[in-house]
Amino acid sequence: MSLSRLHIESFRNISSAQLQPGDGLNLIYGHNGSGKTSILEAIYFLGMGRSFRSHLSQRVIKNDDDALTLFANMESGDEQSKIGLRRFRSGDIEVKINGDKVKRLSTLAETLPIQVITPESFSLLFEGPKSRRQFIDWGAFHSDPRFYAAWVNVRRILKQRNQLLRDGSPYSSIQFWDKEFIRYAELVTDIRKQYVDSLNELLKGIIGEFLPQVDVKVSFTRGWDAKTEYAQLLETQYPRDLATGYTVSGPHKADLRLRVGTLPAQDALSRGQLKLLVCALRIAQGKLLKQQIDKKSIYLVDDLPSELDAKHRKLLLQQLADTGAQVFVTAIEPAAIVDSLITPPSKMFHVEQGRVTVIE
Ligand SMILES: Nc1ncnc2c1ncn2[C@@H]1O[C@H](COP(=O)(O)OP(=O)(O)OP(=O)(O)O)[C@@H](O)[C@H]1O
Repeated sequence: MSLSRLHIESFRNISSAQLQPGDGLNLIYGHNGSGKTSILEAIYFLGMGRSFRSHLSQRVIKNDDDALTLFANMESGDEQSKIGLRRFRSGDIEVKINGDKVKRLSTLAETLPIQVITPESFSLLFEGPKSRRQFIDWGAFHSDPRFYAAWVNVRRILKQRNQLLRDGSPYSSIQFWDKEFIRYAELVTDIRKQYVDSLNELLKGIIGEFLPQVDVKVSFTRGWDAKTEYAQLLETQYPRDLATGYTVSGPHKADLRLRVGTLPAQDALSRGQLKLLVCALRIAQGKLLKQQIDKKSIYLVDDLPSELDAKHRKLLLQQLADTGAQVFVTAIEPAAIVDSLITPPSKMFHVEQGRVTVIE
């Protein structure tokens, strides 16, 4: 999937911008605060229906405007499609794909798979397991059509189960929900595990390029002791669940463990190495998607040069080029990217006070 035309209106400091991106690497450069990240954020918003910078979507609507509008023409092989999104300050959102209204925002993600790498992407390694679960689930969602419904059901039943625990319900009434819960929990877990196994195959090669001296191990933890059947665990754990008022173990506690030797990766690696590790995870994910369902992701890399020396900038740009995907990178100085490329960027855009101009 690649964007052949992008229209952005009333998004952050951008009143209106039209871009015709190239198929390969698109370099977006400009001074601090010019609007570079906002362009990446707009593409992400189009693919996810939300921002990667703010939980409050109304914050991205340009000051005093009522709504933001995003529109793109997309190409995948010989297929062409159109995607349009309008988000109102009131909270309403309208999405159209090829002129048809779309109700579920997950349809956007299916249509436009996006990988984003920002200077804050470290949080994947530092924060709690939620962001790492989201990382696994992004891949599981795209790679197995059964995943989304199973995951929605796990969340739905878990909510009901926790309410029953808070109400002090006896195990017999909780057990009523557990049969269904266990079935979906095991399916979600199997898909996640299979996904991480496949990802690991690709990851080894990329990490080997980025961090040849470092022995990084990536493994999946399911959220409960792997030696115990989940049904049995729920039963034996009932008194504890009742005391805490929620289900202590389960797929909602799954995690991706990243270790260097005996240490967690975040304690063993430098900031630049951590950035490369996150990039390796994202690149592997995009490559796996291509292998599994023949879909190319779009890569958004904000402030690519930060934390990286010239050698690693070159390696990262080479790995991104190897994906064959459309890539958008931002930098303050274009030379920081251009000097690390073997071939010139497909397109270059200069941004100044929210205005975007293509550099011919
Ligand atoms: N809702 C909004 N309406 C208008 N302007 C906004 C809004 N939200 C943010 N801005 C402004 O948009 C500008 C562009 O921000 P952006 O983060 O895209 O810049 P950038 O070019 O990526 O900068 P840097 O290189 O410093 O990361 C900022 O000056 C910010 O103050």
